[in-house]
Amino acid sequence: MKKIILLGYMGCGKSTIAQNLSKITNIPFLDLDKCIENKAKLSINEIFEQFGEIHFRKLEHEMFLELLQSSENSIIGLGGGTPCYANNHELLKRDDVASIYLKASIDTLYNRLIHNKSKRPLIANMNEEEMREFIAKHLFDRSYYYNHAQHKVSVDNKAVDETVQDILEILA
Ligand SMILES: Nc1ncnc2c1ncn2[C@@H]1O[C@H](COP(=O)(O)OP(=O)(O)O)[C@@H](O)[C@H]1O
Ligand SMILES: O=C(O)C1=C[C@@H](OP(=O)(O)O)[C@@H](O)[C@H](O)C1
Ligand SMILES: [Mg+2]
Repeated sequence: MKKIILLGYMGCGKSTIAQNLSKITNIPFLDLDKCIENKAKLSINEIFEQFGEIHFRKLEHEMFLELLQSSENSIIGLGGGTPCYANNHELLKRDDVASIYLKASIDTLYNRLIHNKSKRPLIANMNEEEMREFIAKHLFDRSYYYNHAQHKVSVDNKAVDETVQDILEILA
C-alpha cells in the first residue's frame, strides 16, 4: 500500500485531517513535526530558538526520509514548509506514495492561524496585519512546491469530515 502524504500551508489542516483519516482507515498517522519533536526531545519552537530554522530544515528532511523508508503503512502529515526545502518536493512524486495538497485560500488560513499561531515560530510574533500580508506572499512563493503533489483537495468552507471524504474518494 502507498504511504499517504498530506501537505499544504500552515493551518490548512494537515494534522487535524490526518488524525481523522487515520481513525476511519485504521492506518497509523505520523505527524512529521511530532516525530522531530520526539527525536530531538524539544518542541518546534525550542528547535527554532536554540538552533535556528536551517537546522530545523535539516532535521525535517532527515525525518521525512526516515518515515518514507519504513515498511509500515502510514498517513504522514508534513509541516507546512517540508516540500519547500532540501528537494523534498521531488519525493512527493514517488510511485510508492500518494501525495495530497490540502489547498486553502488566504482567508481560510488567516482565520485559522490568527487563533493558532503561538506554536508556529514563523508567525508567532506577528500582528494581524503583518500576518495577512505574510500569508499572502508566503503562500504564493510556496505554491510552486505544493503543486508537485499528485492530488489536490480544496479545503475552503468544508468541515473536517467533508475533506476526509474527498481524500477517501481520491484513494479509492
Ligand atoms: N474544516 C476544518 N478542517 C481542518 N481544520 C479545521 C477546520 N476548521 C477548523 N479547523 C482548525 O484549524 C486548525 C488547523 O490546524 P492543523 O490541523 O494543526 O493544521 P496544519 O497541521 O496544516 O498546520 C486546527 O486548530 C483545527 O481545529
Ligand atoms: O510552514 C512552516 O515552515 C512550518 C510549519 C509548521 O507545521 P504546520 O504546517 O503543521 O503548522 C512547522 O513545521 C514549523 O513551524 C514550520
Ligand atoms: Mg501540523
